[in-house]
Amino acid sequence: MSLLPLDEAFAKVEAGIHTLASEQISVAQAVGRVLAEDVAARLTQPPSAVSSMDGYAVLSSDIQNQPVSLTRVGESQAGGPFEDTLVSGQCVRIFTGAPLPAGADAVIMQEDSDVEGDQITFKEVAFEGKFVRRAGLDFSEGDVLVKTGQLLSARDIGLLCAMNVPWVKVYRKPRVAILATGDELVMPGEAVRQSQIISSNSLMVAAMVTAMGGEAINLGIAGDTEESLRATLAGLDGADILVTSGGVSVGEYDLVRNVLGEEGLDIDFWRIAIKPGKPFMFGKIGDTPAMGLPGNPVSSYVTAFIFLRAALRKMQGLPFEQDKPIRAILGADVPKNGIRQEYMRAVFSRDDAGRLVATPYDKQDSSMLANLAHCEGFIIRAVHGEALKAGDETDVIYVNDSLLSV
Ligand SMILES: Nc1nc2c(c(=O)[nH]1)N[C@H]1C(S)=C(S)[C@@H](COP(=O)(O)OP(=O)(O)OC[C@H]3O[C@@H](n4cnc5c(N)ncnc54)[C@H](O)[C@@H]3O)O[C@H]1N2
Ligand code: MOO
Repeated sequence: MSLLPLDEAFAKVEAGIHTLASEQISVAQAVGRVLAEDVAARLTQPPSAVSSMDGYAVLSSDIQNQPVSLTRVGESQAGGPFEDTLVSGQCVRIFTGAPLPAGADAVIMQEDSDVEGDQITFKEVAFEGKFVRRAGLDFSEGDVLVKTGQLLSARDIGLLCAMNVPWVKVYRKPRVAILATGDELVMPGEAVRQSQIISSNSLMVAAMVTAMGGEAINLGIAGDTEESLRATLAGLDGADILVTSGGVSVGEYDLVRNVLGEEGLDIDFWRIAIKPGKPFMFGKIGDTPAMGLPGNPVSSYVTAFIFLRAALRKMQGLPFEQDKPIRAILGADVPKNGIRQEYMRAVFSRDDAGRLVATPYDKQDSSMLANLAHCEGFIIRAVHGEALKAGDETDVIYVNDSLLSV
C-alpha cells in the first residue's frame, strides 16, 4: 500500500485551500480575527505634549538653582487645559496626561515641591522634557501600525481603539460542516446500548473549529447506508469546507469515499504516511474542499491538528503552516520508527537544568482519548527514525487547539 509522505500531503492541502473574502466588523468583535487591510492611525497620540506626572509645569530655565519659588497661575487637567502662555516666574498645577501649557517645557513632581498658597517652592532640578510626553510619542496620524494578515490580539484591539479606528476589515470566518459516519454512533448524552459508541469526534472537531476562529455546522451522524449519508450531506450548502470523520479506511461499511464520490467528490489523495491518521483523505466536492478524518478519535484529532488547523489559518488570511516543533529531551526510551511519521502523546516537564523533557505515554493506541486530553504535546518521530534512549534529543510540538496564543 503506498502512503503519501506527510510534506507532500501538506503541500496538496495548501494548494486546495483558498483564503476567504473579507468583511467589515466592529473592532469590539475583532479579537482573534485576521486583518484584511492595512490600518493607519486617525490621530496623533498624544495629540500634544502632556505631563507624565501629577505636579507643576515649569520653564526648566527657572529651576537652575534650588530651592526656587514660582507663582502658581492656573491648572491643567486632562480635558481641561491651561489656556495662557506660561512665562518666567510662573508655574501651573498639572495632572498626569494633561496638556503641557504653552511656554512650559518640564514638569516637577508634587512630591518635590512645597505649597504655600500660590507660592510653590521647588527642591528638585528640572531639565527640558522632564516628565513630558512629547506629541506623537506613541504614534502619529497616518502611521500604519496594524497590517494585513495580523491576527488581532487584545493588545491590537487596544491599539486600534487608541488609533480611533472603530471598525476593521477582516477575513470571513470559515464555515466548517462536520459530519460523523457510522451506525454505531450516538450523540453525547443519549442512551447508549452495549454496541454503541459516542460520537466524540463531532464536538471535538467542532470545538477546535470554534477555538480556531471558525463556525462549526454540525451535520450530525450519517448511518452506514448510502441514503443516510446523502440525506445528511444535504446540509453542506453554504459551507466553506466539509470535514467528515470515520468511514475512510477499508472496511465493508466504509461508504464515505463511495457515496461522496457519487456526489461529485474529487479525491486528491487518500492514505498518508502518518501515525495515527493513515487513512486521511483530501479532495473537493464541486468547489468545496473536503477532508476525511479517520474515525479513531486520536487519528481524527492528529489529522485535524495538522491539516484542518493549517487550512483554517489559510482561509482566515494567515500562512498555511503548523506550529514549529521545538527540541526536548526524551523522558523514556522510544523504539525505532516505521514507515509513518509518528505523533506520540507525551507529558512535558523540566529537568533540574531547566531543559524541556517529553515523556511518551506507554500506550499510544489511537482509540485512547484520555491520554490525548491529558498530554501537553506530541513527540514527533521521523519516518524510519532510529530507536532513542531517555536523555536523547527529539522534536516535540505543544498541543494547541486555538488560533490565539495570548
Ligand atoms: N484492514 C484494515 N483496517 C484498518 C486499517 C487498514 O489500513 N486496514 N486502518 C486502520 C486505521 S489506521 C484507522 S485510523 C481506522 C480508521 O477507520 P475509519 O476512518 O474507516 O473509521 P471507522 O471504521 O468508521 O471507525 C474506526 C473507529 O473509530 C470510531 N469512531 C468513528 N467515528 C467516531 C466518532 N465520530 N467519534 C468517536 N469515535 C468514532 C469507531 O467507532 C471505530 O472504533 O481504521 C483501521 N482499520
Ligand atoms: O492511523 Mo490509525 O490512525 O493508526 O489508528
